[in-house]
Amino acid sequence: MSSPAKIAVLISGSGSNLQALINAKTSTPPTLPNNTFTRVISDRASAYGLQRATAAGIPTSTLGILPYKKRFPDPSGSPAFQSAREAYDADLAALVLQDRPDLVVCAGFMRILTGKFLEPLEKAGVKIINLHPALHGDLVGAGCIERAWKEFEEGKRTKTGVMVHYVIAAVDEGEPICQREVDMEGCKSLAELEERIHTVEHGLIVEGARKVAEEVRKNKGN
Ligand SMILES: Nc1nc2c(c(=O)[nH]1)N[C@@H](CN(C=O)c1ccc(C(=O)N[C@@H](CCC(=O)O)C(=O)O)cc1)CN2
Ligand SMILES: NCC(=O)N[C@@H]1O[C@H](COP(=O)([O-])[O-])[C@@H](O)[C@H]1O
Repeated sequence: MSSPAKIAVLISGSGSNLQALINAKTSTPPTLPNNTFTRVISDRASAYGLQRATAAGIPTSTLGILPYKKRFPDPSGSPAFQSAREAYDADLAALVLQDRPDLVVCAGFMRILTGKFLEPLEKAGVKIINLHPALHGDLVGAGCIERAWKEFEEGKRTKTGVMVHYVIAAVDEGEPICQREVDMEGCKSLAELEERIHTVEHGLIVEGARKVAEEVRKNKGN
């Protein structure tokens, strides 16, 4: 029996998708078996997801961006801006790697990751996946649910979706692992669309994490 996959989770907010992962591990039967959570890391100390992790006995850390912005004055677009972001990412990579995870799941982590994070993890053989509230090749970046809603109201779309994808430098363009369409027909408010999307997310994040964790365990076993 190969050893469990070790999973680190990055969050920024409520952590309902983190909770879905935790529930999947503890459900009967578990839908995310043979895995351990090494740490939950947030860029925001106020993230309720940190409390969810603590309640589940998972170690937590907070790494805020503010000290980095202070250390590198940040006239927008200056080389210093990239330095603040890159210095942050280098420290985030070290924090993640200290636990030697096999997989990192971005579960509502609201920072664009640079090569200073991606390269050390790739070198260490750590896979990174992300939950994104849009289909591959459709909307990218932050605020996709709101943008899909605006286009629905303008009659420009009747469908959106959710995907779990590999994280690469190009934001939300990494290869999809799994994705599901969300029909917007009949939605009467942004809140109703968010509810539909979150319901799909909570299942899809488990499906995506399970697929990659199984692959990781097979490779560990080899
Ligand atoms: N290099 C990559 N980094 C990240 C990816 C990715 O695919 N490649 N996925 C994101 C998650 N994400 C969408 O799924 C996302 C999150 C945040 C942003 C963004 O513009 N963030 C701003 C800050 C916003 C804020 O502070 O509220 C920023 O970083 O300047 C875009 C996409 C995780 N990272
Ligand atoms: N571009 C990334 C992005 O928009 N992610 C979104 O953040 C939310 C996190 O919710 P949670 O903190 O309750 O899991 C989720 O809706 C997720 O799709």
